[in-house]
Amino acid sequence: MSVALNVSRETMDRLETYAELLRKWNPKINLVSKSTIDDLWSRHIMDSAQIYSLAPHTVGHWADLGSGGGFPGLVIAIMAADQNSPQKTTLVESDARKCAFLRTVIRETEANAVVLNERIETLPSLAADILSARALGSLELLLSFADRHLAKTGTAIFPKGASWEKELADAQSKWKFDYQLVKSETESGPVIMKITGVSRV
Ligand SMILES: C[S@@+](CC[C@H](N)C(=O)[O-])C[C@H]1O[C@@H](n2cnc3c(N)ncnc32)[C@H](O)[C@@H]1O
Repeated sequence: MSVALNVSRETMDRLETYAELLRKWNPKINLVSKSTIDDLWSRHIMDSAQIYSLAPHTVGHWADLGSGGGFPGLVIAIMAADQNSPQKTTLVESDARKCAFLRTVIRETEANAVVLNERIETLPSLAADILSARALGSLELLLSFADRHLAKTGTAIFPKGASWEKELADAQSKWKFDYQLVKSETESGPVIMKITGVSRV
């Protein structure tokens, strides 16, 4: 299954540049698993693009936690430029080699993004309007990050895999939040959770 990517030629070129750099760096620093590299577009780029499509395009500050090779955060920063959005994107990643890769792609694609080579837990609050994180941890853990880094009126967008129902039940015993479930249109996870109003139980 795939989602349509309705962007300008210039944005497609930027995404191609990103994909090329990722293929070049991946054997050295394992940005995505080797088994998914041939499927880069559907497994990673389209998957990230659908996360972008769930947020308003007037966002001031989008923060992506545990960005790794840049999914979804770097695709989101490139897509925001396509919309002429003033959005600033922050990518948080603890691995210095992955940060070097992310900064290289940002330079080559002129994306409006900054990379913080920090741990999410110790970083001062980012007060983000939108917070995303893919393949980073349980919903309970992600809500503790949202509690720290999301602005009061912000929205968290978390794609979740097969165990999402159990994660949701576990998280509800520790956190209060409102959520909306969106069916994923790509292969890598059945649902995307849109979450607001996070506070401790
Ligand atoms: C499984 S990878 C997922 C990467 C990317 N989001 C994706 O979906 O392809 C998780 C990434 O989060 C980073 N990470 C894990 N815990 C972190 C923390 N506490 N602070 C900052 N980065 C962290 C790891 O270094 C790794 O690159």
